[in-house]
Amino acid sequence: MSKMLEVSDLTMRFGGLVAVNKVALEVEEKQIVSIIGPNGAGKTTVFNCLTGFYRPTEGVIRYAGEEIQGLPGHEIARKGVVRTFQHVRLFKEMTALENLLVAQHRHMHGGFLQGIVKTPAFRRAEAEALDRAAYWLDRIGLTELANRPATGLAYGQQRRLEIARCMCTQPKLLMLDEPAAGLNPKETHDLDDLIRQLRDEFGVSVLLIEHDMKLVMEISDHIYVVNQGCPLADGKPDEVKSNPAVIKAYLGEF
Ligand SMILES: Nc1ncnc2c1ncn2[C@@H]1O[C@H](COP(=O)(O)OP(=O)(O)OP(=O)(O)O)[C@@H](O)[C@H]1O
Repeated sequence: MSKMLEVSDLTMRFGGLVAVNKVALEVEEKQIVSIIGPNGAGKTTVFNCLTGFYRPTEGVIRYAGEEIQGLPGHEIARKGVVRTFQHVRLFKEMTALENLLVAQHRHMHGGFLQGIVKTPAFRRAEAEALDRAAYWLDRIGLTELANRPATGLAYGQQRRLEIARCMCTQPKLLMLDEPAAGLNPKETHDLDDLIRQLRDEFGVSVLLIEHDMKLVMEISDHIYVVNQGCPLADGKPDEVKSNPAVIKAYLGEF
């Protein structure tokens, strides 16, 4: 397996606060890797640095062999690194289908003129975008609700739609920020299945922030633990589970 993402010495300061302090992590192709840690540990800040929302204070982020730290978010997304957010961020008034189409428009290369003239290449790209949206609506069980505004979907459906929106852009690295938050046990089980399918069928690597330890321990190939911005431990689920420093930080949550 080759390295898709290599992060070293990642540091993010906000004034006097060191939110992320020399974090290192690696994701290989088709791996599911999790970042865990108590509230405020710096997990989302790591995601924000990796996806170009923040320019890290220090450190190197290498994706597919190329340094990407400090690049704007849209360029990083175009390279195949896409994410969901801790709180659902869909276009609420748009339908489920429209949310999937809009996501793809941002990735389509056709220019303004091509759009106005509707060249054959533009029409083809539009037809493909529609096919892809229909495919992903079906995959997440929302075909019947394609024309319902996102705001009218149940919470679990909105969560799935966010993942589908990412998949429509054909990512290589899918980053999910607390995807199981607010889901019931059945929905969490389905999410576990879906994430594995994305890896197995579409070859995506997955980087996950998650507080649901059952899901994390079941699904992860590798786990990184951060505490107060600093790396605390990393390893396979069994290694992390039995690490005394991790048990202490989590007060025996496993
Ligand atoms: N833009 C910002 N400006 C100032 N401080 C910030 C900013 N973003 C995050 N922080 C601080 O950085 C620290 C880490 O926050 P972060 O959201 O990354 O933690 P987290 O591990 O994702 O927490 P949770 O599990 O609760 O989501 C916190 O102390 C937070 O208040």
